[in-house]
Amino acid sequence: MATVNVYLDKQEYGKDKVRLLKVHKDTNVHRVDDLTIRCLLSGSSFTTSYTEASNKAVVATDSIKNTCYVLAKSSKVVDTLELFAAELANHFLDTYRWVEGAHVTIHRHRWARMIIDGKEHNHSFWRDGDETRQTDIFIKRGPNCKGRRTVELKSSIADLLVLKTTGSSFEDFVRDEYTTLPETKDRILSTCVDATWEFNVPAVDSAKLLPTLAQIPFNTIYDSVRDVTCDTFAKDESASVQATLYKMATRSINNWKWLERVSYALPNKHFFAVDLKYFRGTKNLQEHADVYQPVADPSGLISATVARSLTARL
Ligand SMILES: O=c1[nH]c(=O)c2[nH]c(=O)[nH]c2[nH]1
Repeated sequence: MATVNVYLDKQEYGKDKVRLLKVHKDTNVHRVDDLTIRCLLSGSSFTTSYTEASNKAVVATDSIKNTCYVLAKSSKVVDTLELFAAELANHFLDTYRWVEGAHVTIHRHRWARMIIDGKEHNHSFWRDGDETRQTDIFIKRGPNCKGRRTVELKSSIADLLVLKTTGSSFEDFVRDEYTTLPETKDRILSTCVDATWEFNVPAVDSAKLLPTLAQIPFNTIYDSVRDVTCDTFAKDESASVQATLYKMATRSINNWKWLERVSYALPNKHFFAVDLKYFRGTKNLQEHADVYQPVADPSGLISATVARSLTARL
């Protein structure tokens, strides 16, 4: 049989699911950052590790894991996910001159402070839900100027589960021989929010990268996107998930000049009013509904990205 010609099209490698808890003990009111980190390295020097079984250029994934802990110890910015991710990624580019790209993803898991005897406790926490904050940074060495860095940076909220009991309708959609869904002026709206916002970061020299990023108020932007998401969800007289999504994304782009694009993926988690007419003619549909069946699957899925248009660029 003739041998087919192939080439190594893409590659990146590193450590995934590095678990790390940083406790900030600068005062006796401790703070915690509970992180799961992925660090992936890429570059043409790694080609031979795949094609010729040569490990000469390979930084062991075990060393990559260790680097996460060493930098977490010295870093002053672990509590700003984006800056810690940038510090890690830039470290690999600065340390190993043959690394061309460093891709770091960090998830932060929730720990809310316990309220004990009516007061926030100094060092005890509880897990108040599945929601995570995430960031994803890909830093590349400039092609002609090796000290130059280009940055793709985005941050996210994942798994923020929300529900409202009124203020949502769905009418005037296509009706044909496949349609059974009645129009409704008042329904339950529930979704598990995945929101992602992409930053506009200029290419800079390696030494200027962290100071440049430090000018962006990442934590405030995160709080703001989360607030806008919840505020819009609660207050919008929603005509559809699509229309509410668009309002959420547009508000955040308007609020923050650093944001280039805002995306949402919103499952429409259905709650159907149970038809109780079989039980002594009990009315529970449309305006009478107050007993619902949550439906785990299937759900709708509405996703869209809203981008800053070039004419509106600052
Ligand atoms: O907000 C909605 N958008 C849809 O596209 C859709 N389709 C559907 O069955 N219910 C809904 N709800």
